[in-house]
Amino acid sequence: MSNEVLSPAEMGEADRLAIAAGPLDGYGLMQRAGEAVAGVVLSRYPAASRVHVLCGPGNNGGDGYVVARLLGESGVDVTLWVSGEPRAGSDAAIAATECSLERRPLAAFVAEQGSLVVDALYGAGLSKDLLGDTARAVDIAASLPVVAVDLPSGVSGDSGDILGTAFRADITVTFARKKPGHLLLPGRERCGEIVVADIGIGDDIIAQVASRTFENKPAFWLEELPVPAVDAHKYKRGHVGVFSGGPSATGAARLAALAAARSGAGAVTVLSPANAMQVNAAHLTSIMLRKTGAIEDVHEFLGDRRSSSFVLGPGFGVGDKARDFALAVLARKRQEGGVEGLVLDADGITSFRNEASTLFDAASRPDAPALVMTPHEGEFGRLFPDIADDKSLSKLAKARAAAARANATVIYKGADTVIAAPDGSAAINSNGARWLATAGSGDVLAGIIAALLAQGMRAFQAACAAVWIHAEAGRRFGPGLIAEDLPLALVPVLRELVEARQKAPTG
Ligand SMILES: NC(=O)C1=CN([C@@H]2O[C@H](COP(=O)(O)OP(=O)(O)OC[C@H]3O[C@@H](n4cnc5c(N)ncnc54)[C@H](O)[C@@H]3O)[C@@H](O)[C@H]2O)[C@@H](O)CC1
Ligand SMILES: Nc1ncnc2c1ncn2[C@@H]1O[C@H](COP(=O)(O)OP(=O)(O)O)[C@@H](O)[C@H]1O
Ligand SMILES: [K+]
Repeated sequence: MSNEVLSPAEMGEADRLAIAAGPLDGYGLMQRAGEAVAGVVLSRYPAASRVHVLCGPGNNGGDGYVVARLLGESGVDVTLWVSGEPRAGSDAAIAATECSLERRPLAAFVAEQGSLVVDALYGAGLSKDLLGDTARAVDIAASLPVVAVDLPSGVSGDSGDILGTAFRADITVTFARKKPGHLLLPGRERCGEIVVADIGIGDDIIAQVASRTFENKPAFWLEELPVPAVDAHKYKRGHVGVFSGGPSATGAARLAALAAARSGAGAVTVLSPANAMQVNAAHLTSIMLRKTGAIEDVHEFLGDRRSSSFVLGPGFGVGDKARDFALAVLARKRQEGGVEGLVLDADGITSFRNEASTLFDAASRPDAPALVMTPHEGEFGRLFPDIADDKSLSKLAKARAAAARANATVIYKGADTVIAAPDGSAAINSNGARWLATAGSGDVLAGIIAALLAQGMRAFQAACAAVWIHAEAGRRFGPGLIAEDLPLALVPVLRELVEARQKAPTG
């Protein structure tokens, strides 16, 4: 699999392992990195009148010296601007020696329209804010095309945060695998197109590093995507129960229910308080409806209908009732009651803000149904206030810490949704679209997750698949999207995935 994401520290480890395994040494890797960047510059900007290469003091700068030399040898008019000296004896120092171009101080950097900037100031080793000459260079480069080496200088490879200021690249050429900073916001916005270049660090080396972070792509979960068997019947395809709010807040549950049905659940039941039965009944056709006003109704439904997963939260209201219902579902055994999982969203999450440990304990029972929580930033802060406030943690690290504490799969939503499992695995989603920022879009996501859980997908894989499918549907639909459109917009995405799944050799 090539969708592993490596932290800068893991990339450093891959570097060391690759050098130890040979045949390339550190300078050999740097040479390959520089060749990759020079190749991108030559193929993408054949008409650039001049290329300004900005080199920092570390290995990122070392890559820059290789780029400058290779472009110069190809007949490109190159100007080299330097900030800091490479450490004596380092690979970067060798690269600097081999580059015979005149060096100018970055403090004097000027660039004319029609030229291109190669940013090789800082990459994985960025350790403090960009200031002074470097910050000034960012301003000058703002009106020119920029190719960044590894990362746009100023973007943290770990978190995607911007340290002081950062270059805005048109193309970022990184090496071996993406880093979290390429996928998490705001870094992702600064990278432009990302080219991942092979510099000779093989898949075997990456496997040894054993990163637990992935870019969320279908290859990661396609094998588990449910396709009904020839002899399927509706209950074999899983039964999803969606708890509805009161009479003036029923739409969210119906959106989740419809999405669950479109996502392959064989049967879906909206579980409604008595006073909302009429309004729910008026809007439901293939989806079933059952009066579920009190906890006894929940127990009765759990006992006789064998629902395989539940959604609780959308439009439900905050309070005791949400907690009691959620805990009743989590108290079932996964095997005997057949409850695979609970998707806790929106009000369901907020309801546990002062009793988080009760929820986490219930989810930690060995045979409890899987708990999948889908907080946006506000909801995340209510359930995990200390983690949310910890400025030293990236969004990735926050989602991971929350999942471990809650013993749940946590989908930390947003434009850069992170999905984290209690075992430390995490995926960063990258196919989202701004059109998804519309009321009710999260309710649809909850329904998709529940459907995949009900069909037997494991929780982390179901969560990753649902996030990708939801984002893809929104991206393809584009402008004008409202949440009501999303369930139907899932259909072409699901069709392609099912076809790919059936073609896959492992499927
Ligand atoms: N790890 C690998 O496998 C490979 C890494 N390569 C390159 O090596 C880079 C990492 O090299 P380094 O670890 O030397 O790190 P960098 O070159 O990113 O920066 C390290 C140096 O910059 C200084 N520095 C950091 N932030 C600063 C700031 N804001 N202002 C002023 N000085 C600052 C540090 O004190 C240190 O001297 C990667 O980004 C990549 O470009 C490539 O050569 C290919 C192979
Ligand atoms: N700018 C954006 N880009 C990509 N996805 C987004 C963006 N804004 C929101 N989303 C996605 O849309 C959904 C919104 O969910 P949520 O915040 O719960 O809204 P609601 O409660 O109205 O349904 C989430 O899946 C989120 O990741
Ligand atoms: K850089």
